[in-house]
Amino acid sequence: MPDNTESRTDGATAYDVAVVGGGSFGTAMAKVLGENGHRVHFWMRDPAQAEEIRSTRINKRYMPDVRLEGDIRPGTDLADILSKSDIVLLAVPSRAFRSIVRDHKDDFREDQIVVSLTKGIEADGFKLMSEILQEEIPRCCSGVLSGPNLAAEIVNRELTATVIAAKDPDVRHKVQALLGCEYFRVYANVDVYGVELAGALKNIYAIVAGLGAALNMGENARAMLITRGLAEMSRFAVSLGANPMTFMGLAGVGDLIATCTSSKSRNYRIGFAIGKGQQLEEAVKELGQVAEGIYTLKLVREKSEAIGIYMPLVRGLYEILYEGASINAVINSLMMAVQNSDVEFILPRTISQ
Ligand SMILES: NC(=O)C1=CN([C@@H]2O[C@H](COP(=O)(O)OP(=O)(O)OC[C@H]3O[C@@H](n4cnc5c(N)ncnc54)[C@H](OP(=O)(O)O)[C@@H]3O)[C@@H](O)[C@H]2O)C=CC1
Ligand SMILES: O=C(CO)COP(=O)(O)O
Repeated sequence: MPDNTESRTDGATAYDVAVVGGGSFGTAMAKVLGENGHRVHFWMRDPAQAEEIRSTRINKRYMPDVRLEGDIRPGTDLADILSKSDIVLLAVPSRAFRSIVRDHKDDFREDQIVVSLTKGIEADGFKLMSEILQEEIPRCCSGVLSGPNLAAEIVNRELTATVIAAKDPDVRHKVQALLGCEYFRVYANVDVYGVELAGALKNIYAIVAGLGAALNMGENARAMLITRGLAEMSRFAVSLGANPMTFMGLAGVGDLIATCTSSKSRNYRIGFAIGKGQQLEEAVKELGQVAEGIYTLKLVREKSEAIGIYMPLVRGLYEILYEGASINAVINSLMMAVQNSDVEFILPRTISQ
């Protein structure tokens, strides 16, 4: 990475950082970086939005109550932004991820650090964002950032922790130094696949939790759902090569708790709306932001059936969202299923589905 960095007044290094994606999470990360003294090249596709942020310091559509402090430079010329940046954070929905990277693959610099913040899966081939980066820009050093990171809290400087997962220790250390501050802690992991898959999978269970909340289910039910969700997502991820211990960390159980207990999660809100009788399409339209779980659900259901992994919550939610099954019928069938092992890494499940 060429060294065109400077020192901040506190002696730490100030980097040129690209934040790609002008939605909720891109804004939250741009704010942290700006407050940390970095030069932030904030890319969005809408010139009117970029101009508005430049003149008001506010991203009115996604974070209307939040003022962006520091050296934050909104723009729409991605090639120019990438050419100036030491580190690139990609915060766009999974459905747009590959096309953005591919369209600019020649603009990424040799040895640039490129980190995905996206919590989704590509439909074609069940690819994670780190795999897309590997395919499209293998010359860059990649990583993924995931964890209990509700954007609405980070922008208010509420205490938060996240995980940088990368094979390369230099990527882990640089991202820790880049983002870490008095309200944002960055832990490290090397299980890139596990951290990334955990971030995508938990969105499914956040929808289920929102649905349960809409039905006024109690705390016992919520704890059952979160814990069985964890069992189910780790069973699936481990069968694909993730480390089960990753699910004990912030990117696993941490993110699952945050999104399954908070109406600040868009996935939870979609579940809540469905539980109150709204149609999926209507709920998505009203939300006006991305809820990755509704797409991830389809892919995980298909994949789990193809590889024979038992995922009753995924199956049940799919039936409700996409096959018109009644919520009560699905809950009843889940409750009447075979009573099985609690922690299957200790006591293997009885194979009876
Ligand atoms: N919000 C959060 O709390 C967190 C989100 N994430 C993850 O970050 C990713 C982004 O989410 P988030 O910022 O919240 O989403 P939002 O819905 O808030 O914003 C989406 C952003 O992506 C842009 N976008 C959508 N499609 C395209 C496209 N085809 N080309 C270019 N830009 C596009 C939108 O632009 P436009 O406005 O012009 O449509 C908007 O700037 C998701 O995978 C999410 O799971 C991860 C952790 C926390
Ligand atoms: O991933 C998130 C928090 O960690 C954000 O969740 P939602 O996309 O459901 O808002």
